[in-house]
Amino acid sequence: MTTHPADPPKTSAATMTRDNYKFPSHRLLRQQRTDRTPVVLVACGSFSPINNQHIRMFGQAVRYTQTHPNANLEIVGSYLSPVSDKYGKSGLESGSHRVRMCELAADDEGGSKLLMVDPWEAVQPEYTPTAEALDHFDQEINGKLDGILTKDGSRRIPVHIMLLGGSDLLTSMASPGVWDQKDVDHILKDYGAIIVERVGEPTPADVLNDPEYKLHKTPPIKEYGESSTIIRSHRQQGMAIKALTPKSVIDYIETHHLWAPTTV
Ligand SMILES: Nc1ncnc2c1ncn2[C@@H]1O[C@H](COP(=O)(O)OP(=O)(O)OP(=O)(O)O)[C@@H](O)[C@H]1O
Ligand SMILES: NC(=O)c1ccc[n+]([C@@H]2O[C@H](COP(=O)(O)O)[C@@H](O)[C@H]2O)c1
Repeated sequence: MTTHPADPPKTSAATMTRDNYKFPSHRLLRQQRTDRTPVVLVACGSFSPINNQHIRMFGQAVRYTQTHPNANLEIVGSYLSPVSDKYGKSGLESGSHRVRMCELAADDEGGSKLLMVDPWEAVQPEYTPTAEALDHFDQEINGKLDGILTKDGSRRIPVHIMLLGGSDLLTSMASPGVWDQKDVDHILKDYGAIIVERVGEPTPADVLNDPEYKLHKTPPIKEYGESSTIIRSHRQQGMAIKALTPKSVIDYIETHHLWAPTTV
């Protein structure tokens, strides 16, 4: 039976504001395909712009769940959650551009996949710490949508919200002063994370070793020299950005002159 809900969104998430915000759920499975623990993956980040490695993180997480049956996880939905402009990181384009590029990349993946873009963080007037962003997903999926129907259709159960990120995220969690320890505990004990080893960024072994942390670690994605920093730098030098991000995103960047060299 079809486990997806019916209607694709009529408007782009990039046009949403706080006033007309609607949680995107068009690719969220409404019924489990297995008896494993249902999981929604949330990748929080700048995505300025989204690049191929960001998209591959989701594939790596799927492979992890398939090759580690003992983890007992079924991914029933995946989200990109671009951070608010107020995050203030250097090279951060406006939220509406970043959300739209994430959407183009998610659609490029093909409609049958589970990837969506939630503009909620991006439309907030202030920066939202990641723990609160995950609480938002929990409220939308387990509160408002009432979780997911089990495979046999007999009952609804809660979906586990899990953070998806690269190992630099753990390095930053282990660095004093960057994260509130309460938030790290809330994220890693109450939700959990799938962490993709990032080349050159070994997972800190001894700092985040609390046995209550629900951490799943995957091997690194093969490096092809793709990163958001490289895309921005190529643009600023007037170089082509072919193949670093989907073609639809490249076209968008060029049409909107994003990160183009400034002429004085
Ligand atoms: N090559 C990669 N391998 C694993 N994880 C990655 C890779 N590239 C990015 N990520 C992860 O993607 C998420 C979003 O990253 P974000 O856009 O915030 O920063 P970034 O990709 O490092 O970009 P920038 O170059 O702008 O610093 C983070 O969790 C980051 O760890
Ligand atoms: N205290 C926090 O909640 C906290 C701290 C640092 C980064 N983050 C998040 O990590 C993601 C990646 O950030 P960076 O690109 O700065 O590594 C962003 O979504 C950001 O919001 C959260």
